[in-house]
Amino acid sequence: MTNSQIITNSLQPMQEILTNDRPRLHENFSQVVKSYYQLTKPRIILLLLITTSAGMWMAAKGEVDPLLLVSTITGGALASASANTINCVYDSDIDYIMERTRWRPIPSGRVKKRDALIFAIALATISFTLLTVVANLLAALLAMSGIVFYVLIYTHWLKRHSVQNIVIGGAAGAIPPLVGWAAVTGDLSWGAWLLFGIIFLWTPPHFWALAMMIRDEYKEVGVPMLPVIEGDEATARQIWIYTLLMIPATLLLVYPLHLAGAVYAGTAIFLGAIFAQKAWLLLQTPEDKVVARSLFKYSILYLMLLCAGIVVDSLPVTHNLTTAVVQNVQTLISAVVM
Ligand code: HEM
Ligand SMILES: CC(C)=CCC/C(C)=C/CC/C(C)=C/COP(=O)(O)OP(=O)(O)O
Repeated sequence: MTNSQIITNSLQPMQEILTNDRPRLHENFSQVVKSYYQLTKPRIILLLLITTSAGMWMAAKGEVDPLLLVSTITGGALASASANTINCVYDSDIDYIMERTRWRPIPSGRVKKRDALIFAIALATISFTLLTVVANLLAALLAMSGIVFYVLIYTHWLKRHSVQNIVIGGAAGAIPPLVGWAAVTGDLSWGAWLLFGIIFLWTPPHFWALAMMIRDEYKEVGVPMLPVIEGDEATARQIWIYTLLMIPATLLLVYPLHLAGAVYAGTAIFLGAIFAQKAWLLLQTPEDKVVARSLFKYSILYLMLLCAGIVVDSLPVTHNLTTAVVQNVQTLISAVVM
């Protein structure tokens, strides 16, 4: 190698730093932001917020203060993000082994556990402050109880030790509509608890359908999910039972609570019938992973659309429209009968 070649080679890293420094810094920063964003499991948060909004709309009978809505959703998102981040810290050992979760920021070495924990504490603190100041203390305490329940009861205590882990632990995921309801009214009534109950009953079919698809991964890391311990047939049976409990529960909002009307009732019956059909198919073919996947995916769409039904039904314009339709039908019937 000539002297000039040696000089050129030794200069190369420096030239790279000089020419690439800015784009690289930018790239690294956006990578870091992306990693912290992934820690929060954002797609799950979106559905949690949809259920929070449904709680708010129903509690406010369709007339929600926009500032309260935005603040509660932000506070709820920060609390859920905190809970999910702590879950990622706690579960990083098994996440490292499972194929589905290996790419997550902690097992893949992109974020240190200590930094993730500081991030989660900051999120929870901001959430509590925001909800206390803009909504009320009850909403803030409920959001914090969601974090504590999900982290201590589900992630720490039940997930690795009980076959009923997600049935009891699922209560954490049912708290967001309570947060929404409390933010609007300052207390919790039957309607709020029924929304809680609907999501509580929805969680086992939602999760066990997924667990049937990835049973072997849970088995590998020793997590006692129902399909691992009792097999596909028993799991499909349990899914069917929870589905049969969930569908009538959704209708209790219409009767006897009278908190929702015809638009919601129609939506709940239509969506529930498809849910039941998919759960029935799984009961007939418990080993079929395509059927399990279809039920898992549909469970997400189901909850989204059911909440949309609650929101649309609670709007004053919907109420006026259905009242007008009912009156017209009554007039028509009496005209025909006379
Ligand atoms: C204990 C209760 C629950 C358990 C154990 C559970 C478990 C899971 C798991 C393991 C996944 C796959 C996630 C992934 O691969 O990253 C998932 C996906 C999902 N879960 Fe749940 N879940 C629960 C409750 C809920 C609740 C209450 C909601 C919202 C109301 C929810 C919404 C979602 C959504 C939207 C997805 C799809 C995420 C995506 O597309 O990546 N889950 N759930
Ligand atoms: C009000 C409030 C803040 C409530 C918290 C609600 C909350 C964060 C629910 C999350 C439910 C969920 C995605 C569980 C999966 O955990 P997993 O550990 O079984 O999933 P994984 O195997 O994908 O890590």
